Amino acid sequence: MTFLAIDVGNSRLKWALYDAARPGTAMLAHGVEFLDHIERLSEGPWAGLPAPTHMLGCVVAGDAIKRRVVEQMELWDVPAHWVVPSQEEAGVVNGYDYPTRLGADRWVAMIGARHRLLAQGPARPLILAMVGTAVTVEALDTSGRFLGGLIVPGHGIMLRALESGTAGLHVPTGEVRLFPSNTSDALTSGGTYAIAGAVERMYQHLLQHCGQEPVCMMTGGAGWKMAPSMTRPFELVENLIFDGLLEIASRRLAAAAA
Ligand SMILES: Nc1ncnc2c1ncn2[C@@H]1O[C@H](COP(=O)(O)OP(=O)(O)OP(=O)(O)O)[C@@H](O)[C@H]1O
Ligand SMILES: CC(C)(CO)[C@@H](O)C(=O)NCCC(=O)O
Ligand SMILES: [K+]
Repeated sequence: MTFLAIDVGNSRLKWALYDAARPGTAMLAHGVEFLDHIERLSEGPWAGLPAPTHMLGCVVAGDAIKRRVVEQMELWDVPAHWVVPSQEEAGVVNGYDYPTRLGADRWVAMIGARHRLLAQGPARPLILAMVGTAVTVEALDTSGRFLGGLIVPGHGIMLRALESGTAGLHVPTGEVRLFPSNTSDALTSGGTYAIAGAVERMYQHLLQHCGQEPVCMMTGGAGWKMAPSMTRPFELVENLIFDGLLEIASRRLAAAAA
C-alpha cells in the first residue's frame, strides 16, 4: 500500500507519500506548493508518483481550497479523507469548548507530538509550539488531555501589521539581538521575542498546573528560525502534522480491519 498525507496550511500545501500508513515508515516523495499553485499538482509533482492507495489530509483553509485539492487527486482512484477534530482521537482528549472548532492542523500536530513523547519514555506534560503563518502554542497534561492553547500572529503577519499600521515604519529583515540598536533589528527581534515570550508563558502555566517540567517540542516551517531564541531547549521536529496523520490513519485502518 501507499499512503498520501496532505497538510493544507494557511499559505502553503505540503504533501508526502509514504510506503504505508504506519508511523515511522519510509517517505517516498514529498513537496510543497503555495495555495495559488494547487492546480499544478496533478500535471506536475504528482504526475509520476506511484498511485496512493490511502489518503488522509488536514486542512485549515475553507471548502473551496479543499475542492481544488480533491480535483487534483482525480489523477488516482483514492478517496479523500480529512481529519475533523473530535472529543478524542489516538489517545489525545480535546479540551476545547467546542472540539470541532479547533484547527485541524493543531489537533493533528498534537497527536503526532503526544505519540513522539510516548515513544521517548514515560508520559509528561507537553508544550507544542507550531511556527508558521500563525503560531500556536498547545498545552497537554500528562494524561494526553489538551488543556488549551494560544494563537499568536506569525512573524510575517506581525511585521506586515506594523508596516501598515504605523506612519513611518518599513520592515527590511534584521537580526535577532538582545539590545537591538537599529529599526530592522528592533522589528525582527521584537517579533521573535514576542513569540518566544508567549511560549514561555504557556510553559509556566503548564508547569504550575501539572507540577512537573513539561517536554517542549516545536514544529512548522519557521521553527528552525525560532529555536535559537527560546528560553529553554525545544526539540525541533520536521513535520508533526505528517506524523499525526500517519498515527491517525494507521489506527483508523486497524480499526476498520478488526
Ligand atoms: N525570523 C522568523 N522567525 C519566526 N518566524 C518567521 C521568521 N521569518 C518568517 N517567519 C514565519 O514563517 C512563516 C513561514 O513558515 P511556514 O513555512 O511554516 O509557513 P507556511 O507553510 O506558509 O504556513 P502554513 O502551514 O500556515 O501554510 C511566515 O509566514 C512567517 O510568519
Ligand atoms: C489558528 C490557525 C490559523 C493556525 O494555523 C488554525 O489552526 C485555525 O484556523 N484554527 C481554527 C481556530 C482555532 O483553532 O481555535
Ligand atoms: K500551519
